[in-house]
Amino acid sequence: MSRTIHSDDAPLLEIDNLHTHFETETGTVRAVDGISFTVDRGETVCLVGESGSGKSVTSESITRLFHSPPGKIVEGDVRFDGESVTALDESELQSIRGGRIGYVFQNPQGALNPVYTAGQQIVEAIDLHHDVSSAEARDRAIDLLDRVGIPEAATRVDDYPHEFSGGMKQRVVIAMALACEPDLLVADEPTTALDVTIQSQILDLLRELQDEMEMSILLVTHDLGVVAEIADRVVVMYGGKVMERGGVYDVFETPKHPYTRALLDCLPGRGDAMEPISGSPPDPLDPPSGCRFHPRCPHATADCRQGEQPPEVEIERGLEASCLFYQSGYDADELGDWSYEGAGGGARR
Ligand SMILES: Nc1ncnc2c1ncn2[C@@H]1O[C@H](COP(=O)(O)OP(=O)(O)OP(=O)(O)O)[C@@H](O)[C@H]1O
Ligand code: NI
Repeated sequence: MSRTIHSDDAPLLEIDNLHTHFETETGTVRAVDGISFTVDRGETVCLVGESGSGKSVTSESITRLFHSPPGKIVEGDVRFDGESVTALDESELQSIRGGRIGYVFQNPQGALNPVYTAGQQIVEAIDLHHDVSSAEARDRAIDLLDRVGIPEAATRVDDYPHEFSGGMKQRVVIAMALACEPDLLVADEPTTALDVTIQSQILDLLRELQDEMEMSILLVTHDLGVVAEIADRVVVMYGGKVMERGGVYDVFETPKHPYTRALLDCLPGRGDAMEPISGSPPDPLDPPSGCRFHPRCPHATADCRQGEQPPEVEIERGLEASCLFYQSGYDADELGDWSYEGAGGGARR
């Protein structure tokens, strides 16, 4: 199978100052409001943050999966393999979707057509992008079902979606997404609807297939346990902005932003809170000035309430945070000691 590999080391995916807004009757929803991050080849990046922080809209913005109107990328750029995709038209985007970029969503039901067998749907995904005979496509579909861990794949290939359990259905969806050998797999809460055992089986599976296929993964989740299990790097979102990003070890052991710390304190065995962060996320129609987290931040000062979200500062190599306390003229020591070393973050590497 041919695969274009860029000779340079540019990231596979570059999100650059992306703003995705929705025009609604009540006003402009600033779902994603100026975020930047990259995904390298073969790497797994997790987007985390509470509900409504803009994770799904970010992942949908890559190939503009949202309806437009009301959704629109009003500023910024998305580059895939060195090329801007923000300027592409719908038909060009369609050939990328389910081609070089595969998607898996929370609910496998929505991704499968009840009147076609698993095999027919995988074959269709293969046919869309590869010129193979129908016998070859069917063989490949069986092989994929086998690789995603469906027992007796050669018979199951002819089963309809309703004949699979929830966990098996999600495996079929993953097989469909992998059918085109994507360079990037975008998975939005792929295991949230499944029970814990199936969840970890599917995460293991993604990791194995990633190594095998040299694929990059952008995983959206609000589950920090999942992040610890699978991420190389983490992007922490809040109110349409990036609060912090860095390697999973660094973020879990020495979080820099008060929001990241508050999120981590909700994890069992960390901090004393173990309960949701008090207060509510910002209103995307009318976000607060200054740092978007300031109304809930125990360290917020008058300066944090003013102006714009502070620019991201690189605090350690590859670890950036958008918090005023790290800007020159401020003292990050006032935030206290945040080290979780030895706390058993459970991060993979
Ligand atoms: N089609 C739409 N029209 C209007 N607002 C929208 C639309 N889609 C998303 N939004 C808004 O954009 C914001 C970000 O939503 P998004 O779904 O990206 O959050 P999320 O971080 O994925 O949350 P969750 O963890 O609940 O999935 C929310 O305030 C949401 O209500
Ligand atoms: Ni979401």
